[in-house]
Amino acid sequence: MLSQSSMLHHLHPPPPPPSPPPHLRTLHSVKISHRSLHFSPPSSSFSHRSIIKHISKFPRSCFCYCSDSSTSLPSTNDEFNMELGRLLALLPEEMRRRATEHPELDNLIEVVMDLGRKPLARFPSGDFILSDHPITFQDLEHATSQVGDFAVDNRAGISRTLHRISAIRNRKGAIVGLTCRVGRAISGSADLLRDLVKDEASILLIGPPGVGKTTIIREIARMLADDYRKRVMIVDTSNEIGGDGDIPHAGIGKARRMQVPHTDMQHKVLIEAVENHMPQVIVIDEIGTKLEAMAASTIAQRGIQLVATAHGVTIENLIMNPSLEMLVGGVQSVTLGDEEASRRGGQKTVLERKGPSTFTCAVEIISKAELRVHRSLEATVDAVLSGRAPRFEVRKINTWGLGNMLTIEEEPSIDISFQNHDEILVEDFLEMNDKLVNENEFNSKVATNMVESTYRDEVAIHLYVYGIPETSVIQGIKQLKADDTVELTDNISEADALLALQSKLKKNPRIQAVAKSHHKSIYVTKTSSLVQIMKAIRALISEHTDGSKDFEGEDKMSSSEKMDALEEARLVIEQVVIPKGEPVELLPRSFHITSLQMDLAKECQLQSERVGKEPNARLRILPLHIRMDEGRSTDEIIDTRDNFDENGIDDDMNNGSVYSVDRLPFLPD
Ligand SMILES: Nc1ncnc2c1ncn2[C@@H]1O[C@H](COP(=O)(O)OP(=O)(O)OP(=O)(O)O)[C@@H](O)[C@H]1O
Repeated sequence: MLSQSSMLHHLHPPPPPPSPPPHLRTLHSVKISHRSLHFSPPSSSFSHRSIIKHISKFPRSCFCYCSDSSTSLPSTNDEFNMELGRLLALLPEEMRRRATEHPELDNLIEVVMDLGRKPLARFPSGDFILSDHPITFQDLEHATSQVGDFAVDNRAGISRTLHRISAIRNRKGAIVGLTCRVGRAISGSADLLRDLVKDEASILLIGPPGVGKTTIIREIARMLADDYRKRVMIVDTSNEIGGDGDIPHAGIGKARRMQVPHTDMQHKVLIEAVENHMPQVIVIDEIGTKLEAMAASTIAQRGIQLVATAHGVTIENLIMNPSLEMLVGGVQSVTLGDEEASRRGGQKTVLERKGPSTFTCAVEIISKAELRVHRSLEATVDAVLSGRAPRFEVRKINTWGLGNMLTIEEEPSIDISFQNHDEILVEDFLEMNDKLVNENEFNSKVATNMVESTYRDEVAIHLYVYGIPETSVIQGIKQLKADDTVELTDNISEADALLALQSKLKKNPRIQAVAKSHHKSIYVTKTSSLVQIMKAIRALISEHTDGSKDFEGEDKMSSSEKMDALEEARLVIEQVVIPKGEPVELLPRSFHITSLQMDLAKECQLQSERVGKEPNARLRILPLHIRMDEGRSTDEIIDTRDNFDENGIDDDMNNGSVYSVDRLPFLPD
C-alpha cells in the first residue's frame, strides 16, 4: 500500500472550505481545511456513513486522503470510504442521500441507472430503489462527465479508484444506461489461497459475474509482489485490477501493471509482458477468447507463474467451452479397441484430456465466503471426462466484510470426505457435523451455522448432494430460478431430500441406510450433467410442492411400500427365478415401484419387463434363458428398460415429468 502521506494530493485551485455537517461538527476531531480533510474521531463514535455522505457532496477536486496517522480507523477503511464517496458523487442528490442512508452501504455492489427507469442500488441482500423519479439524460450526462473515457468495451473508471462504470448505448451510440460497480481492494480476500500462491502454483479462478474474482486476483497480485517479493506484471484489460488512470491503485501493492489499449489486444500485451519486462508472475483478469487462452498457454510453457480468471461456474463449463478448453488441457474423442469397448460396457468412444493443462490448480468461487479448490486441475478434468466426481477442497471463511479482519477456516475434512471419499463413513460425517456445532459455542462457526439456519427456515426444501459437484447443482438451482425454494445443506440430518449420483450411491449402502432411517426422499441421476440435475430439481420441487402438506406421512408410506416391493422381488429372484429358471410376475405396483424392482433385477443380471395396464401393471422377471417378449403378444408388454432414455425416463410417459428421475432402489444388503 502507498504510505498515507504520499497519498495526500493537493489539487488546484483549492475549493472553498466546505462546512462540516452538524453531526460532524460535534466531533471535535474532524478537521476540514482548504486542501485536505482530516479526521481522527474516537472509533466508538465514528460513523463511516456520515463521512461518506459528506464527502460525496464535495467537488471532485477536493478529494484527498487522510494524512493523519493517528486516525483510529484502519487506513484501508478511510481510503475505501473516500473512494465510495467518489462513486456516489456521480449520482443526483436524492439518489446519493438514499444510498448513504442504506444500512448496507458498506457492502454496496452496484448502482444501476437506466434511462426512463427508477435507479437501483444492488446490495448483497437484494436491489433497493434509489429514487422514485426515472433516470433522465441529464442524470446520465452528470455521471459520465465525471468518469474517464469509455473504451471499446464500454467500460470507464474513476481515476485512482477501482470502480467500474459500464455503459449501455442505443443504436446511435448514445449512452442510455450505466452500471456503476463498486471496486474494493480487500486485504485478506485471498488468504484462503495463500498456500497455493506461495507454492508458485499457476491458478485459474472460475466464477460467475460479480462473485469476487477481480477482488481476489488483485489481492493475489499484491500478495505475490509485497509478501513474496516476486516480479509481478498485471495485464489489466479493463483497468479493473489496478484501477483507472496511469498511476495504479495502492491495492496492487508493488505489482506492476500494463494497460491494454483495446480488448482485442490482450493476448499481444500478454506476450509483450513476458518478452519485455522479465516477470516471474503474470496476472490477468478474464481470459475469454481462444487467442487469449493460447497466449496464456504459451506463457505457462515458459515457466512463468500464471494467475488468471475466467467466467463460468464449474470446471465442466470450461471443458465444454471450445474457446477455453485449451486452459484445461483440451478434449479429444478417442475410439476404443473392441476389447476395451466391451470392458466398458460397449462404449466405443470416450473423451480424454488432450494434453497438459495451462494451470496447475483451479478454484471455483462459489460465493465471497466459499471456494472449491482443485489442487490438481488435470486430475479434475480427467475425472469429469470419465464421469467420476472430482476431488476438491472446500474452503470457507466465517465472517467477511469490508476491511474487517477475516477469520479463516479450512474445512476440507468435512466436505472432501463426503463428496469424494467413500471410505469415510456416513456416521463419521454426521458425528463430525454434530461435533462442530457442539464443540465450542464461542466458535464463530456456530454463528455461521446460526445465520444459515435462519435462512433455512425461509426456504422450502433443503437438499443434500452426494457424488455430484455441488457447483453444478447450484448452477441448476440458479437456472431454474429456484434459489428461494431449494437450498443445499451440508447436514444430512436436516435435509428434506438427497440428490445423488446413482453409481456413487449404489456403492455406499451406509448412506442409503441413513437416508432410509431418516425417511429422506432420494433423487438419483445417472450422470452429473446439468440437464439431469435440473430434471431432478424440477421433480423435487414438483413433488415437494404437491405433497408438502403431508409430505412426511406419504414419504414414510411410500418408503415401506418400496421395501415390501423390493423384498418381494428379492425373494422371487433368489427362490424361484435363479434356482428354478422360471419367469415370475410380481404383484401389481405403481410405475415408480416397478422401476425400483427393475433396477434390482438388473443388479442380479436378469431382464425384466412391465406387463399389464394400470392398475394391474406389474413386473415380470425373466430367467437368463428366456428372451424378453417370448411367449406373449407384444401388446401385453407395457414397457421395458429399452423404452427408457438414458435418464431413466419413460419415453411414453408424461413427456418426462416427475418420473424423469429415478428414485433410489433400496437394495437389500
Ligand atoms: N470479499 C468481499 N467482501 C465484500 N465485497 C466484495 C468481496 N469480494 C468482492 N466484493 C464486491 O463484490 C463486487 C463484485 O466483485 P468483483 O468485481 O471482484 O467480481 P467479479 O467476479 O470480478 O465480477 P465480473 O466477473 O463481473 O468482473 C464488487 O462490488 C466488490 O467490491
